[in-house]
Amino acid sequence: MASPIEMAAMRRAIVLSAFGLGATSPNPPVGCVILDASGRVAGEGYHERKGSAHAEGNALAAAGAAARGGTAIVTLEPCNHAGHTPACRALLLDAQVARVVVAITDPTSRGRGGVAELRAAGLSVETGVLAEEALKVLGSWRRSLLRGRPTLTWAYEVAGGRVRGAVGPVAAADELLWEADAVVEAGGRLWEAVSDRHGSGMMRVPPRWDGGDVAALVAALAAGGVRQLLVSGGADVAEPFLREGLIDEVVVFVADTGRPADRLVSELGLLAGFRIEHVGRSADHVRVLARRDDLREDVAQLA
Ligand SMILES: Nc1nc(O)c(N)c(N[C@@H]2O[C@H](COP(=O)(O)O)[C@@H](O)[C@H]2O)n1
Repeated sequence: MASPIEMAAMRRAIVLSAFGLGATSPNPPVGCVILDASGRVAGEGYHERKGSAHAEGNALAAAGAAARGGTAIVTLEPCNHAGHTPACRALLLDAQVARVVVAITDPTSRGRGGVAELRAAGLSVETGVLAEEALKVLGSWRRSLLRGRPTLTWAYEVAGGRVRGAVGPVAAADELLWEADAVVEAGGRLWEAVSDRHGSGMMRVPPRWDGGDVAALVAALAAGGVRQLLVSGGADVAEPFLREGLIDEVVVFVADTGRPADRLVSELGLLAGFRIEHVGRSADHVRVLARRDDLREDVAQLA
């Protein structure tokens, strides 16, 4: 069982991993903390973007010799393949860590996977540690791989009976760009959410969508590396995606117009089939985050 020190380090790794949100796709945002043999933090790191070092590589480089006999705490199963970077499984063995604590296993791991290899090499390995919390960061990536399509978030503003795209007019909505890979908005304009954030050539996004076959569009975006797509627009933009059951979550910015609450609630009828996960307040808006009812993960499958 993971110790309180290991759990605290896992939470630290989860927070670190979020620095990679909106930048690592098609790769996952992963965080790693190395504890030395006495349980002190010796190094930490996260995956910044595809083509650069994995989280484990960065954390081990920071820890140096202090990793020997220590514990690697990592939000995703160490990889078992040499790709753009050496296999994390090999890096951990070379560094002579004694134990590896993992939040979520990798549904795409190669061969028998990093966890099985590390166990076979004699390391103590524990999985499923704070998996639900790690999923707050890795969820879009994991879901996208399992379903073969990006997670779609529809962001809109409700103001005075009008519904319009939130990216641009609502400053708080622009923050969503930092967790997204690409955006589609009114007129079919498509763009990388934050220009060049994924590195040159990593995000292949067609410049326009003609309003036609949404399934084909979503498949093209998945093939181009998009794991999280922001749909910003009124019902006209979202309607084709809603019709195909492709919208996974909505972020609604309800403008504070001083109008009666019952009017606002009727405008939120667009949320049917979604369940509210979070409601918050900013200076000019109430912000509602809602997810499709069927989007809950089976936690038992994460370990
Ligand atoms: N454990 C782990 N830590 C990271 O920091 C990672 N980025 C991954 N990614 C896994 O490896 C695949 C990407 O490999 P390349 O970087 O393209 O060689 C990715 O699909 C994950 O399975 N894992």
